[in-house]
Amino acid sequence: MRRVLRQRILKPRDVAIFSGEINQVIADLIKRIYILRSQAEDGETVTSINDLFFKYSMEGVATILYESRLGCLENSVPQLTVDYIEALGLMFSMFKTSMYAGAIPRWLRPFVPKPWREFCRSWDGLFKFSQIHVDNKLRDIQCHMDRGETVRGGLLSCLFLSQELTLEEIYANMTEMLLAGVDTTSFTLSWAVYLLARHPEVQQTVYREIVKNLGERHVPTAADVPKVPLVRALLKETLRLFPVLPGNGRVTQEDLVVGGYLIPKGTQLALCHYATSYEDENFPRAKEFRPERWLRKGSLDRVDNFGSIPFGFGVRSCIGRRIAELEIHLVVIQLLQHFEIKTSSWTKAVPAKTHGLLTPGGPIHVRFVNRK
Ligand code: HEM
Repeated sequence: MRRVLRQRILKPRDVAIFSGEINQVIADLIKRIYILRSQAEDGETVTSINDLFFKYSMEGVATILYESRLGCLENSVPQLTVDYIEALGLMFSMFKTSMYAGAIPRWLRPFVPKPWREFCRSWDGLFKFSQIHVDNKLRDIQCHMDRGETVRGGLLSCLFLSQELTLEEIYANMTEMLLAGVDTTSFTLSWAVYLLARHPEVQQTVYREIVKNLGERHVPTAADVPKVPLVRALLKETLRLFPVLPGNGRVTQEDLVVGGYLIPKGTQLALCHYATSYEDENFPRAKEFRPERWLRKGSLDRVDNFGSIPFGFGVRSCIGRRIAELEIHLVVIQLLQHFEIKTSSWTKAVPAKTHGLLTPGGPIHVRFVNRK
């Protein structure tokens, strides 16, 4: 799959073509915020932005993957999508138990049935959802081809037309991509908004840059993102403080000497970049939220810092990175154009919690106040 999609999503300019689709999802998100706000006592607070951004991320990534809308941000969410969300919830709530499910020998399963049963139930739900959407889209593509029309499409069309993957492989990869692309993006967006609400001075600086370089109401596309470096810096800083995957691992492919220690070929290495992200040696005043630390001082300046590698690195690094970045950059710009994001009397300090992924440890409530 990586080989087929490499040309399509690994660089920022590859995913730029999805700006229009993502902006449609953002328009629905903003409508949803107005509705949710109007239902609040103070007319401004949206409770649990975690849920709202989950729906945004799911709608956004599905639009790109399946080339179709799921209706996550509608007043009434379609049953198929509700079932998928339930299966996903089950998968994550069972994360620790089900992680061991595969390790339980077959003969032991009747005696300890729950982990394997739940593992299968959640994954069956996830696959079923993917399969229905993939089948719908493929039928659609086939119809176009039968009529002799050229098919130009997104990722699913590309995988299908490449003929390099079997149908089973397409189902499996689409399921994995959707799974990998929802919580990761939604947690990061929730943290970014939480940090902005708690640091109004940072928010004001980012907003001023947006207004100066893009305007108060210009709907941004990927081409606009380089004009607002603070928005990119905000995402990097959010992921430094709250990397969704707090650790990573690799098996060494050859003998290595690191810091005077010999690490033999075949050793399993664990890297906790959550820890290295908080080291003052790597990031001065590391506990502070300072997006400007990521700004380049000149065209030759590089601010890469291997203390924080939230998307991993190398040939197995995150394949959805550019999609996630586009989804987050565009939505942050538009949220700040529409609203000043503030804490409310319900906003509590939210700790991070590890549950397989690093997640917000509680609901995040913020006020979306109209820009004057
Ligand atoms: C803020 C959002 C995201 C973060 C922080 C994130 C982070 C990561 C990390 C750390 C890895 C492991 C990389 C490594 O071992 O070097 C990974 C892998 C992966 N991610 Fe993401 N991810 C995000 C969004 C997405 C999205 C939106 C998608 C899909 C559209 C996606 C799909 C994948 C896939 C398929 C892999 C496995 C790649 C492989 O093994 O070849 N991710 N991600």
